[in-house]
Amino acid sequence: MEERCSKKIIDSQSEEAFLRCATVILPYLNPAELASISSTCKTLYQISKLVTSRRTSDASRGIENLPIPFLNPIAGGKSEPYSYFIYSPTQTARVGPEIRQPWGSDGDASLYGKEGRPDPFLFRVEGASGCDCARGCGDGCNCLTADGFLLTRECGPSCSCDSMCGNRVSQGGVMTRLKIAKDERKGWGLFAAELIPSGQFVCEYAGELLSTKEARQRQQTYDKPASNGHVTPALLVVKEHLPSGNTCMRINIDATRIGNIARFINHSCDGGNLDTVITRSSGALLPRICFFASRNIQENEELAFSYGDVRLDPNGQPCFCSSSCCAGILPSEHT
Ligand SMILES: C[S@@+](CC[C@H](N)C(=O)[O-])C[C@H]1O[C@@H](n2cnc3c(N)ncnc32)[C@H](O)[C@@H]1O
Repeated sequence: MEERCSKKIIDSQSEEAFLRCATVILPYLNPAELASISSTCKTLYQISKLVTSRRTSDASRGIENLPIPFLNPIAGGKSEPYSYFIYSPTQTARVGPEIRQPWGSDGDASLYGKEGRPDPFLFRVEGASGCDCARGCGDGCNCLTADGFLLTRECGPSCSCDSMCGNRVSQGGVMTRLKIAKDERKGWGLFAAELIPSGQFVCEYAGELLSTKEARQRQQTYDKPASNGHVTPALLVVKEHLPSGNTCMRINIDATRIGNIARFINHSCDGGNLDTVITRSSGALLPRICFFASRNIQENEELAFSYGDVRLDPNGQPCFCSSSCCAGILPSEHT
């Protein structure tokens, strides 16, 4: 009798340990792995269901200030309930294919530990000068007046002001309610979940910062549907031009595998409702690409910007932006 009781205690202890391990490990799995493991037993099925429901409720896995849910109205939600990717709220260096990030666990929000959000600046210019405003940055702040482009200049790592400074609007992450919803023809898209007033910062375009050579190589892979394993590419190339028309700066950000919610913004031939702003900060080596509302955006309106004007491939992907000036084909500039 005594022997049987102690066996029961060991069984319940090992069951508890199994549950604890499964709860920690399952959030590291991709959807295919999760589906496969969930079919092995009832307990793992229940845990996978919980992981899926947490993933669906917040694409940003607690990293942004507000949850950004997925909504899939297609066929009663029978297709995938969320889109899988690694979340980075800021620009990041190239990452290896083996990178894993938990998503759908109880502790999603503590991903970045006590340090909070990662630094928005990947590379700094040592010894650069910034502002030394003692009481909040206002009209006299050097960062505002340095080149006259108010929207494109922010305080940065070489300034003495802190993250609460009013001239760092794009550095604190998403501050407005957004949601991601699926369209049968365009795939996932980013939508306003509340009114966004004209001029308001919406989000940065975050992802892997690539050299032009790497960007070209990846673009070639993405252009071959058979080899890209059904990934939806999200490689953004922004070129800055001199008044002469020559390109003076080019920035390549690939949010296909790792990025933030900006990777869900679809193209519109009429320019959409977002301004793409090259944002420089004092002491930061590289600019960041940020989106601001170009007009008042109503609740439930889809957010969109123009991917470019060049359509080199007449057999390129069809465009379904439904604007009156739609060219019928998505921009396909050779990067
Ligand atoms: C940066 S992703 C945007 C998010 C994407 N819809 C998804 O499901 O992840 C770019 C891809 O979205 C689709 N897309 C974007 N704008 C579109 C449009 N106006 N019409 C059709 N497809 C579009 C294309 O497949 C394009 O390669």
